[in-house]
Amino acid sequence: MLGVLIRHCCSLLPVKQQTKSIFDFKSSPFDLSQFPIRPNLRRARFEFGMAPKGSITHVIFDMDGLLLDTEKFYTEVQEIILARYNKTFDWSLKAKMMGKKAIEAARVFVEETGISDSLSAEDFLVEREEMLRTMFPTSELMPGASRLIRHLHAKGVPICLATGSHRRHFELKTQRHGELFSLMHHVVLGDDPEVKQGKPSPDIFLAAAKRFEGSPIDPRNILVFEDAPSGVNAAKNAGMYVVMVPDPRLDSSFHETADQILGSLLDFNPTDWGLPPFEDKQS
Ligand SMILES: O=P(O)(O)OC[C@@H](O)CO
Ligand SMILES: [Mg+2]
Repeated sequence: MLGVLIRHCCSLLPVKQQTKSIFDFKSSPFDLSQFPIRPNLRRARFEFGMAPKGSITHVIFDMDGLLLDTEKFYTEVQEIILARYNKTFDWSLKAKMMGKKAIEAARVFVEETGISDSLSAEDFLVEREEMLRTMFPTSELMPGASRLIRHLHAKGVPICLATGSHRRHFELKTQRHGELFSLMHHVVLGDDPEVKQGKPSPDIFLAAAKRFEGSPIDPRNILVFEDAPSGVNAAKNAGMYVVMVPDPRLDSSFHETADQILGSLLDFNPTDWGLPPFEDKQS
């Protein structure tokens, strides 16, 4: 009820204050994902010069589905398991699972598909582990991932990784990309003791921000790159800006909360956010 009342009061505020009030809530106990930023408000941030021109000083990258093409492995394994129950896996369920910590995503999977009486979340994780362990070492980079990481690192922009993946999966997925991921100032993983709750809780992004040199960093100086609705909401709940690079099969209704939507990291223009421009002329 209180959330509805606040949302109603917000809608009465002029756009400028609305944006401010949403960021003022960043330290509130409210889950900001209840306050989807309306398109006109997001546009307002760009139209009234409220976009963070020159104010982005640090970047946090999500990993699965954003830097690495790994979400397809989860989908494939989940389809195989569901087929045994004559059920199909679809993107509306995928949208609820992606980006979350393993056990949280597993609970969504068994409950939403109605198989929790035959397969517990824990047993689902055990069953999918064997299949994922053979797939993860073949993980490829998403288009534009290497170029953007190397560019920001070369320009001295502090960058780090914040992924729901646990350490054992992180190591399997990145084993062919060790040199690139070594450019990250630090890595926060899903099984980090400081990450009490997975995305959309802000925990992982707040922990990642804290580990940059010179912290605390104002979250409004931090740009997050994400592919998942849970990750986008986690970034907004942390008071940060977020660029979403969604899978084209994800329903566009999940695009509303992000500050910018891109088809690929190749489409990212650093100067949109006050970051150093690319030197190459990427086709
Ligand atoms: O946070 P990311 O890197 O997307 O990892 C999530 C992973 O658990 C798969 O959805
Ligand atoms: Mg992701």
